[in-house]
Amino acid sequence: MVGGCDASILLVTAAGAMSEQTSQRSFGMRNFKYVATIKDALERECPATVSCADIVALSARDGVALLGGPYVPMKMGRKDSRVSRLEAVEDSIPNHDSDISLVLSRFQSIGINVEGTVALLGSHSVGRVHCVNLVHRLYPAVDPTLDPDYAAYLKGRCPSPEPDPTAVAYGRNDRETPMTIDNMYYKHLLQHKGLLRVDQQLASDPSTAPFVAKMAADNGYFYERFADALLLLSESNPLPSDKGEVRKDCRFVNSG
Ligand code: HEM
Ligand SMILES: [Ca+2]
Repeated sequence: MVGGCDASILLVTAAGAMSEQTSQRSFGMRNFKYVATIKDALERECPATVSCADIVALSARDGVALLGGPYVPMKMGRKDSRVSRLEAVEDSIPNHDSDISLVLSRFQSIGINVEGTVALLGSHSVGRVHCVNLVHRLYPAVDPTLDPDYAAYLKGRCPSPEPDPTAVAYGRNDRETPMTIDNMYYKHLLQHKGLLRVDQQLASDPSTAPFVAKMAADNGYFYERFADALLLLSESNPLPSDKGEVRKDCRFVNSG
């Protein structure tokens, strides 16, 4: 989403340039180590050919399929960026408590419409949220749009209003089907069990609520819209060859 599908998120801070990874909005991103495993295997087999951006896109494709979601055929041939900038994250990526209008306009700017944006957020049907991104909905008072029983569960997971950011305290995005990409997310939104403020607003905003209702009622329809939008995201603003490269190590730009 930052700049395009160019693996800028994989670069680490180098030569004093703070990378996207250091943004508060990147908090909780994990398992970058698997990218290195994949890249090492590719470099052994077929050196300097498959970009880190393609690894990210194809990992998303296969991750979604392994989690029971649709198989989204994706093109290859993306190039990797030569920069990663902390400041660019806040210009492109909404925060967990952003207004839905901001979320929609950010996705609109990369060609993803309201329906597609509602579908993409269905990926919050898997994975976890760390307490630092949650506690403002629980303390000092519970957000009135949150189901009280669900709030009690979340307070059990996140008992402190000021969680230690280095401790791995988190709640599951979806307690019922945590390892399946499915329309449970939308059913939960209708029950006021949306985890983040951005999630819950989808069910109340008049421009998104009808899509939430349709996706909650029809998993096949959700998969179709999700597949279309993920494909658009994967093809967002690819770098022309003279602006990008195929990194040898996904954490660093090539030298020379
Ligand atoms: C409005 C835009 C979005 C916002 C504000 C947002 C925010 C967040 C936040 C705050 C977390 C929790 C991070 C943590 O505490 O560890 C999260 C997790 C997650 N998000 Fe999003 N997200 C957005 C859109 C998306 C999209 C478009 C996708 C994929 C297509 C996505 C996929 C995920 C996944 C899979 C997780 C779980 C990660 C894990 O288990 O480590 N999100 N998101
Ligand atoms: Ca699920």
